[in-house]
Amino acid sequence: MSTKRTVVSEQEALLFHSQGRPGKLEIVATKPMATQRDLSLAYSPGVAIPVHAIAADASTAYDYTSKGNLVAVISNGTAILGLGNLGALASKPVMEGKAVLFKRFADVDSIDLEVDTEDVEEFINSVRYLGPSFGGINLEDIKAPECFVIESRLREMMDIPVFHDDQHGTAIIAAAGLINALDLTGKSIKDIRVVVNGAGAASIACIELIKRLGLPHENAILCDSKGVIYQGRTEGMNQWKSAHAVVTDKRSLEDAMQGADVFLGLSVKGAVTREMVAAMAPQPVIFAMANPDPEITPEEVEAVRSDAIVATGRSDYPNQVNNVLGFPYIFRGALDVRARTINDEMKLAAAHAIANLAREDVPDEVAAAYAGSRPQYGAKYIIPVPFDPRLISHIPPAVAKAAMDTGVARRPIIDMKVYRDELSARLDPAVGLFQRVFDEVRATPKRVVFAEGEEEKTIRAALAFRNSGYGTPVLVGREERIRQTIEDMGLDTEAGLEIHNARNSTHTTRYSDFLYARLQRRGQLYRDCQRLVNNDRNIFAACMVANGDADAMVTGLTRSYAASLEDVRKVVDPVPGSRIFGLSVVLAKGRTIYLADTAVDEQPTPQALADIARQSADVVRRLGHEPRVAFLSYSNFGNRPRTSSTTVREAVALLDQQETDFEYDGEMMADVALNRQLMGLYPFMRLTEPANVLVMPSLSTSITVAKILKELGGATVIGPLLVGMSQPIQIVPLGTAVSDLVNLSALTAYMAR
Ligand SMILES: NC(=O)C1=CN([C@@H]2O[C@H](COP(=O)(O)OP(=O)(O)OC[C@H]3O[C@@H](n4cnc5c(N)ncnc54)[C@H](OP(=O)(O)O)[C@@H]3O)[C@@H](O)[C@H]2O)C=CC1
Ligand SMILES: CC(=O)C(=O)O
Ligand SMILES: [Mg+2]
Repeated sequence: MSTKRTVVSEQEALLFHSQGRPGKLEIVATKPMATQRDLSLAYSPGVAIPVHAIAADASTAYDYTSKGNLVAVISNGTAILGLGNLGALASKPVMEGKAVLFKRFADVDSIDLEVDTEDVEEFINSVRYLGPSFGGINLEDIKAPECFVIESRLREMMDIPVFHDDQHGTAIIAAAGLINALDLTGKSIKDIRVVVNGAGAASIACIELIKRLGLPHENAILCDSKGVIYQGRTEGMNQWKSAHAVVTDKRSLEDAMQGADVFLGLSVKGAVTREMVAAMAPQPVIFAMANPDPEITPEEVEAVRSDAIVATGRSDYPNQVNNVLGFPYIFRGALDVRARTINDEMKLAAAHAIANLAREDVPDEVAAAYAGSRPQYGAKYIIPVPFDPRLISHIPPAVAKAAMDTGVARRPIIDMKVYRDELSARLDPAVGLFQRVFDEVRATPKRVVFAEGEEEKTIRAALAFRNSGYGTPVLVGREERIRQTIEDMGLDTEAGLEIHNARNSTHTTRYSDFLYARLQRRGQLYRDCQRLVNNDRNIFAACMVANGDADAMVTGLTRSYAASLEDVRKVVDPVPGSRIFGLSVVLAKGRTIYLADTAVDEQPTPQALADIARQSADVVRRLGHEPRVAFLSYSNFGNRPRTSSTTVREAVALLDQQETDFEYDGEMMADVALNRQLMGLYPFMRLTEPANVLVMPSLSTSITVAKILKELGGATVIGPLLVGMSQPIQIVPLGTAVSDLVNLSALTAYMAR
C-alpha cells in the first residue's frame, strides 16, 4: 500500500524492456556443462538412461526432467489485459511478464508460448500435444467465448492442470476480496445484489465462483457491451452469458446499479460513472478490475461515496484484486502434489486461504512489505499485497491439501509443516529486503541532489527516481543544457525535477561563507571557497546537504571515487568517532551479503578492521538484516599465520575487548564463512549461521572480489555505500549503470530518514 503512486513513463517502460538482453526472460542450465564428462552425462550417451527410465515409467519424468516445475503461459493475444485483441506477438510482453512472476513469487519455472491463431480447433491442436513438456498449462488473455471451449476441451484431453488464469485466477482473488468485504460490511452473500460489468472470460468465471459461495442466481445481473443480459435477449449472446441471464426489466448498467450492493468490473476503462456509484446501496463494494485502467478510479468513488470498499487491479491503490496474488501459488501447490487438474475445491481453498491471510495480524517482518504502514484488516486492506512474503507458505498448502482431499494429487504431501518451511525457503530474501527499503522511501520521500546533473545517465536516473515516488531529484547544472538533454533524449518533461545552477544560485554566498568557516585554517582564502562553490558541482551539492537545502546527495559518475570523496570531504565530516569506508551489497543465489571496505582504506589496520565491522553491523541492521560478521583472510583460525592474517586476528581480538551486540569471528576463508557444512569443521566458531557481512583484509581484495562476483558470478552488486559520513552522501563508481544509480539514490534517501 504505497502512499505515493508509482508513475512509469512510456520511455521508461520501453527502456526497461529493451535494456541489456531484450525481454524479461532467459534460460539457465541447472547442471554443470563444463567438461567432456558433463556433456556425456547431460547428452549422449548418458541421457539415454533417463530416456529408458521414463519410457518404462512415465512418472519418473518428474524426477529426471524439469517437467514438474515447468508451466507454459500460452496466449493467442485475443484479449490482452483490457487492451483488446492485438494479436499473439503483441501479447508476448504480458506472457513473459507472467512467466517471470511465476518465478519471482513461487519459484515456478515458466516459459511463454504465443500461438498465432484465432481458430479454436487450431489453438487446441497446438496445445494438446504439449503435455509431456510441462507440469501445467496457464492459458492467458484469450477472449470469450472461445476461451471457455478451449479450456474445457484441453482439460479433458490433458492429464496436467490447464487453467485459464483470466477466468479462475481472477475469480479466486475476487472471491477472496468479496468474502472479506462482506464480512466487514456485515452483509450476507445470500442477500446481496451483485452487478458484474463484462460477460467475458473473467466475469463469467467470477460470477460462477461467487454463486458457488452461495450467491442466489437471481441476485446477480451481468452486463456486457450491449447492456443488461436479461432472459430473452438475443443480440450478442452465447450459452455462457445465457446461463446467467435473469428475468428483469433493467436494460442498462445504470439501471442495474440502482441499489446494488456489489459491483464487479471486468470490462473496460471508465465504464462506470460517479452517478452510478452514488445510486448503489449503503456500504457498496466496488471492484473495478479492468487493467491497466479501472472502470472507475478510487478517487472518483471517494468523491461521491465515503462508505464504499473499493478495489482495483492495480498495484498503486489499496486493495489490489489481481490474479498475480493467485496463479503463482495455485500452480505451486498443484505442481507440488503433481496434480492432474485444478478443480473447484482447490480454487475455493485458495480463495479462503487468501481471505484468511488478510485477517491475520501482520508480524513485524511482514509489515515491512507494506510500505512502512502496518496494514490492518479493514476497508483499505481486504486482501494481502502481492509482496506479502506469507502468501507462499499459506496458499500452496491449502491448494495441495484440497487436491489430496479430492483425489487429484499424484504425489501427496506427507508432512505439511515441512512443506510450509520448504515453501518459505524458496523466496529470495533480497528481493523482499529491497522492496521494503524502497517502499519506506516512498512513504517518506526525500530531496536528493544529483551533483552531475547535466549527464544523460544522471537525468535518466533522476527521472526514474521521481517516477518511482522516492522523492524530488535536484539536478546541479545549467538549466538550458539539462532541458536540452531531456528534449534530445525524447524523455518526459522535467516536471517534478529541480535544477540548480551553481553559478547563478541565490545560495552561493551562504555556501561560500559556510565553506570559508571550515577551510580558512586549511589554507583556503574566501575567494578560493567562492570558486569552489561556483565551479565544483560536488562542492555545491554537498553544501546543499550540509546546509539543509537537500536531504541527501549522489555523485561519482564522471570522476574517480577518490577525487569525488576528496571534494565531499571538504564540506562534510565523518560522524565523530567513526571511520569512512565503503560497504557493497551483493545479491547472489538468493542471499544478501555485505562486503567491506570496498572504497577507502587500502590496507586497514587491526583497529580499522574492527571499526569497519562494528559500523557495518549497524548499517546492516538498519537495512533489516541481523549481522553476522566474518573477518576474511587466506587462512582459518591461525592455520597459516603470516602478517596479513595476523592483522585480521588482531582485529578480532580488539573487538573481543569491546562490548558488542553482533556475532563476529575470524580469521577465516570465504568458503568457511559462507558454507554451513564447512563451518561445521570448526565447532568453536561463534557464528551461528553463515556470515552475511564479510570484512575483507584489504581494499584490493574487496574490490577485486566485488568485480569478479559481478562479472562472472552473476551477482547484483550495489554500492559501495559510503559509510561513516555525517550526512547521507553517496559516491557511485565511474560508469555506473542507470538502474544502479537509481538503487543507490533510493538507498541514500533511505539512509537520510
Ligand atoms: N484484475 C485482474 O486480475 C484481471 C482483470 N481482467 C480485466 O478484465 C477485463 C476483461 O478481460 P477478459 O474477461 O479476459 O476479456 P474478454 O474479452 O473475455 O471479455 C471482455 C468483456 O467485456 C465486455 N465489454 C467490453 N466493453 C464493455 C463496455 N463498455 N461495457 C460493458 N462491457 C464491456 C465485453 O462485452 P461483449 O461480450 O459484449 O463483447 C466482454 O464481455 C480486462 O480489462 C482485463 O484487464 C482480466 C483478468 C484478470
Ligand atoms: C491481470 C490480467 O491477467 C489481465 O488483466 O488480463
Ligand atoms: Mg490476463
